[in-house]
Amino acid sequence: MQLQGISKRYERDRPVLRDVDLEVAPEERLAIVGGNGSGKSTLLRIIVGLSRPSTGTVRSPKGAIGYVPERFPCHDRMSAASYLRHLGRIRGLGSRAARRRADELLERLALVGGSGTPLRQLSKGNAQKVALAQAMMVPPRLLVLDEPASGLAESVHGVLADLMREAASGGAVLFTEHHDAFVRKNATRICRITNGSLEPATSLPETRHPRKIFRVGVVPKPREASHELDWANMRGVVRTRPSDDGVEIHVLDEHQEDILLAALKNGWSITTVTSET
Ligand SMILES: Nc1ncnc2c1ncn2[C@@H]1O[C@H](COP(=O)(O)OP(=O)(O)OP(=O)(O)O)[C@@H](O)[C@H]1O
Repeated sequence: MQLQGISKRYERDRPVLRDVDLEVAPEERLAIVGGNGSGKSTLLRIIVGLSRPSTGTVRSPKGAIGYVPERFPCHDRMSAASYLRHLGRIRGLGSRAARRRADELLERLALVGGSGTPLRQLSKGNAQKVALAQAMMVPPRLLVLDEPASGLAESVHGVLADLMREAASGGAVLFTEHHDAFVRKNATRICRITNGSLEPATSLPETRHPRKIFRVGVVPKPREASHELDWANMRGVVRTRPSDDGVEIHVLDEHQEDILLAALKNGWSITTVTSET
């Protein structure tokens, strides 16, 4: 897929895109990032042919283009499964192959309510799953996804990532996403739109993951506890508090095991281990 000199201006507004050149190579998973209203969806719509650029040319790959829009219009009474089967037939699958593929995709994506649910009754996340499934009914040469992770529960992000990898193994994937961690994990290249221009992005701001802390309760075994331990100064210990007959130790996840081992080696019993975060 190749873009050359793409600009887009809506009516008399200032241009949303200015002179954008882009080439997406086979097997790439390219993320387009940028602030709200920076022109990401506009660029994607131009690539899939839903919007006409004001200037410039688009060279699309031969073969199917799968497109997952930011909002999937889902007003039909038809069930998710019938819709996908129908679409599979339109895209050239036989009826048995279309049924098999639709069932497989809906099962992997865990459509809540089942594949017989009418499209118009689907929640935003479930509609997003059907949108993904329709784009993957036949292997796309180019899969274009507009914020695919944003409406989906985190538990489905792994399936989404698998589908993107599958599409990239026989074509290329281009996606936008505000979810930085998802981009970092799933993009092989990142470009950013700033003031209408598309530039390579060398990095995304690191998201700070809150560190997981565990509370470990320990009590000395009568006659066995060899000596008092200086729990507060052990690695990873955030704080300690005396408990009824022992100590409650707040420790970072990665040092939890050291604390448990120290307790067991020195004749202390572990009474509780609970997650604090
Ligand atoms: N059909 C349209 N007619 C007029 N202006 C439009 C149209 N579609 C988009 N725009 C404008 O173009 C600009 C870019 O919109 P676009 O949806 O491409 O941004 P985006 O980067 O995808 O934003 P977001 O991250 O918020 O989804 C915005 O100022 C938007 O208001």
